Amino acid sequence: MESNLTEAPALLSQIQDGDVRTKVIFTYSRSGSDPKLKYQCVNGNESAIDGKDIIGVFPTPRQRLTHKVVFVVNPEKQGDHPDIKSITAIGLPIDFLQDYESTFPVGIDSEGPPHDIFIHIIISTLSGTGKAKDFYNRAIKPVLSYLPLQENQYILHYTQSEKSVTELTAHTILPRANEGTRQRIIILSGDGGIVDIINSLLSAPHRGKYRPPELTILPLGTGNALAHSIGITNDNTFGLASLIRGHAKPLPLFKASFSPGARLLVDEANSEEELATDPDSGKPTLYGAVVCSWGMHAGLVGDSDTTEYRKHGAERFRMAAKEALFPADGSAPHTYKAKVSVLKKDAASNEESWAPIPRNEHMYVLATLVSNLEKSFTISPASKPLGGQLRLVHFGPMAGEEVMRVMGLAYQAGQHVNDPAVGYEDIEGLCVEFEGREEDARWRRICIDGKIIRVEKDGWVEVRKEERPVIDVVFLV
Ligand SMILES: Nc1ncnc2c1ncn2[C@@H]1O[C@H](COP(=O)(O)OP(=O)(O)OP(=O)(O)O)[C@@H](O)[C@H]1O
Repeated sequence: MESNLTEAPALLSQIQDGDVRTKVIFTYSRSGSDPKLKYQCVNGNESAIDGKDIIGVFPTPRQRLTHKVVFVVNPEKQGDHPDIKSITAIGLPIDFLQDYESTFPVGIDSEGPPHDIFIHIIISTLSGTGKAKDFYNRAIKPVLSYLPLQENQYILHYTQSEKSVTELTAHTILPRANEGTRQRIIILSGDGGIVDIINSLLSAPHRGKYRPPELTILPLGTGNALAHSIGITNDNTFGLASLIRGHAKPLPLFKASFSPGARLLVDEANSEEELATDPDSGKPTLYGAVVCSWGMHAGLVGDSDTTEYRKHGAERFRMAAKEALFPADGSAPHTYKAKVSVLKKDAASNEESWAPIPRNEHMYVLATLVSNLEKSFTISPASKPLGGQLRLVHFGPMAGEEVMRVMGLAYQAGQHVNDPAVGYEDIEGLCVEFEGREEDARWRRICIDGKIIRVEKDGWVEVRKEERPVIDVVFLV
């Protein structure tokens, strides 16, 4: 349906692009997958702005019916950040305003105070290939300038160590959340920065007034699994549309409990650290929002977490996979040995029970809450954004070529789950018990959202969904 509903008479509708003002007639169609704002000049010339390029529409203070439309130009030519432009428009269609107007939580009058909200911007300087700081200066700062938000109304944090995000969250964000204060965190990082925030928010008990902070993700990491899975990268705005127009919804989490000797590997696996202990169970615990894996996936994430590999961006995962699947000595890939059990819920009775996977040797065991581990790597095609269902993808030992074929199908919209060699099921929990079956610690590595935990010879990991509300994530509904 086409509409040119404006509060202003159509003849008063105008576009101002730079110094040039033109009378136009706007039309906007919501239907179809490709909405566009079209505007036609009196001489009949028509232009359009593609919905996928629009970052947001901002009211202009004290000028009735006047808005700034901020959008990305030349999306096909983008490098590390978008080329951003704005035009001033008078008399935009109401449907268009409803779809694209900023929802960013600050006052709409530049002279008024912002809503009672703390805004933190976290720039994770070493995430991905180290582009977060540049992205902030070239993309985020210019876009925030369209909001009635002074620079002193948000706090900018640059990470200085791998502990920066955890410490900021524990010392500043968690105490305010416990006081019931509304907070918005804008993080420029990959999944690692997010998992640090989540674990830090769960590092101390929550008070009754606890208010989950709202998290906006700008995907500046390598895999960016969560951002891709909730649709933040579905348009041409690099996540800026979600920043300006997103809504906050609870982020589903899982809890991984470990045997007492489990250790977090840090500093390219040259050092190890104890995990936080869950106050109720006394067990070492790590929370995640993306993935818990053991076997090939955990191995390649762990092997490729070095400065040298990181220079290659997401390609590092494929490089490490090739080395694992085709060892230099010509041997077959490792077959992973442990008892793997899944927790299932009976649909009729709602009762839960554990059942072992009938296989002693494994290649790939991966439980996930999300659909994509990279933009085009769809590990769990049935997973919906923030759907909350934990799903298991698993298969047994195979030749390197066969693993490449199956994993290649994941790049074709997740078709691997239809392959007879692959198990794919809804689960409530996962348990991996080593029972002394793996001598070499290398094969006892578990991956939680990119972090690597090494479990002892007779150790184990158990994953269950975490039901407490901890953090909301901002995305385009
Ligand atoms: N200034 C810094 N000094 C040391 N470590 C840092 C610094 N800034 C960030 N880090 C660490 O770098 C890591 C970056 O992880 P992050 O997940 O954000 O990016 P990634 O691993 O490239 O992406 P993904 O997890 O999405 O694949 C985190 O462990 C973080 O603590």
